[in-house]
Amino acid sequence: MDSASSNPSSDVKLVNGANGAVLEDVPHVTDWLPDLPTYANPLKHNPAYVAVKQYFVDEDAMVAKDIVVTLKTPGEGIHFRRAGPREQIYFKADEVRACIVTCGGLCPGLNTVIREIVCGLWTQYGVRDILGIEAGYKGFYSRNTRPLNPKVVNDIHKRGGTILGTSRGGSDINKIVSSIVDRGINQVYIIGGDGTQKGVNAIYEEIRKRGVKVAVAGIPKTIDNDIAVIDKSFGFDSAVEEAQRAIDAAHTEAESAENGVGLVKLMGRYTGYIAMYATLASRDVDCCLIPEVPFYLEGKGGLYSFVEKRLRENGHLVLVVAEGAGQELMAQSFKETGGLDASGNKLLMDVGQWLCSKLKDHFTEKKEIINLKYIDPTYMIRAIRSNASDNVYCTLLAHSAIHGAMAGYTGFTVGPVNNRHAYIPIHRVTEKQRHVNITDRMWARLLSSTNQPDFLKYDKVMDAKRKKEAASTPAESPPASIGTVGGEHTATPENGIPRGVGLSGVTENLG
Ligand SMILES: Nc1ncnc2c1ncn2[C@@H]1O[C@H](COP(=O)(O)OP(=O)(O)OP(=O)(O)O)[C@@H](O)[C@H]1O
Ligand SMILES: O=P(O)(O)OC[C@H]1O[C@](O)(CO)[C@@H](O)[C@@H]1O
Ligand SMILES: [Mg+2]
Repeated sequence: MDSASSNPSSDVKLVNGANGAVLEDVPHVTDWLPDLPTYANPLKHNPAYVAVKQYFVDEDAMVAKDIVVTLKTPGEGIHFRRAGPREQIYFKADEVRACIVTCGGLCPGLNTVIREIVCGLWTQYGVRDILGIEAGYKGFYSRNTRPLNPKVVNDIHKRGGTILGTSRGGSDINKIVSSIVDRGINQVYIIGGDGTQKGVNAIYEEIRKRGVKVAVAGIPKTIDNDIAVIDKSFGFDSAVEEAQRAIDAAHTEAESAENGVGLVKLMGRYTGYIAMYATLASRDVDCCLIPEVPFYLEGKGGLYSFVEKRLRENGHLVLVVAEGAGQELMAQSFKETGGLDASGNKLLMDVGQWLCSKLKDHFTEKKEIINLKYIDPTYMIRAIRSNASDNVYCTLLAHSAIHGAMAGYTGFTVGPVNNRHAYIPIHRVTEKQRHVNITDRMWARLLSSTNQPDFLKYDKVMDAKRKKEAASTPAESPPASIGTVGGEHTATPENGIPRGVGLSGVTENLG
């Protein structure tokens, strides 16, 4: 690294290295407390780690954000600080009072992350004062803390959910930081999704403003896999595996009935990752509907004609729908939208139930019989315990987080970037949600495996439908949410995703 510069407009810490490499660094407690003493990392004498070659991470080791390069531009671009233990640390074991909190929805692996933070702090750094904050952010100021030690957390990784409880809403940053300071907590481990990570940033900023020595680490969690930059969120694999059971059941039911239709609704508020991966893994799915690809029912290329064709050809079919799909279409039918949850997330209308009744009505009108079985395993896929690979992943996340906090890094989120764990500036994971990129190879693989319609004529079809409706009803301005005139997007659709986001959204790392 030859020069350091900070970007005052965005507070992003940028360090310029050789060959156009840029380190996008995370904050450190010495940014506002420059004279803090350092200590030798006790791992140096830990019998389990002493034999590990190059166990300590070099101070200037970085992880490239993009690893596909050209001969002309190797090494250029954004990098993040590599996660892992540092030779020098900024906390002595007996000085640390750590706390752990889980926020947002459930996800397989939450208990594993809690367990491994506790056991990692205890066995690797000798920390003995670890507190659990109950019921999410609001627990900082509405509940007593719970002491945690390896005995208490010993077998919690075998259970779904979170032993600490979780919640949405109630993140009063001033009250949270006052509670942290009043309780003498100096390491805060926060596990949660995009909303939670925004809270991590706000807590870090308030702590910095108050000038206290507290490290705040975010561990990204979401069943939807919608967190940008990181390769994949923990629990996602477990959820996809569980979803297979629902798809298998839908397939068995559909196959065994005359004109059998199995419909499975899976989680995915703004993104269809679970639906896409479950479909690709299963190979029994005929059509997968996701929020990134608005679909339509009637006419050529629509869902009805596809279902009719598949029933004619195969006698049965399986549909998978992500819960955030079709929200715009439903809003047009119902002329209303859902409300908001306590965190301000949009409450979705039930696309599964709606599709069921639409399909039944359509075939009744055609005087044809279908045998439709609807399976909604929504909460079942996220309430399970994590599988083996997620357990290992959760352990690495927890360890990366504690190494970072012990080394004095703060206001960061941790996660694998191109298969190497890194300390990622929080704005990177909160400014953009990750979406299925529908011009990427993965979606093409799905289309080629299901041979489903691509629904690319959505705008044209909906425009024609609106014109037809307008001609048959007295003049009335269309609802703002509909949002397209002559193919141009004029407002945000009801699913909250700018239409076509999959075309230019966060790109896949998945080849
Ligand atoms: N901008 C923000 N600033 C501070 N806190 C926030 C912000 N957005 C959300 N939060 C808080 O973060 C917590 C979790 O948020 P949310 O319910 O959106 O879940 P999440 O972390 O996004 O996880 P998931 O969506 O995967 O369930 C809530 O307590 C919420 O109040
Ligand atoms: O019903 P809850 O717990 O608020 O959460 C539902 C939402 O949470 C998620 O599982 C994300 O955590 C979404 O897939 C889903 O829409
Ligand atoms: Mg969220």
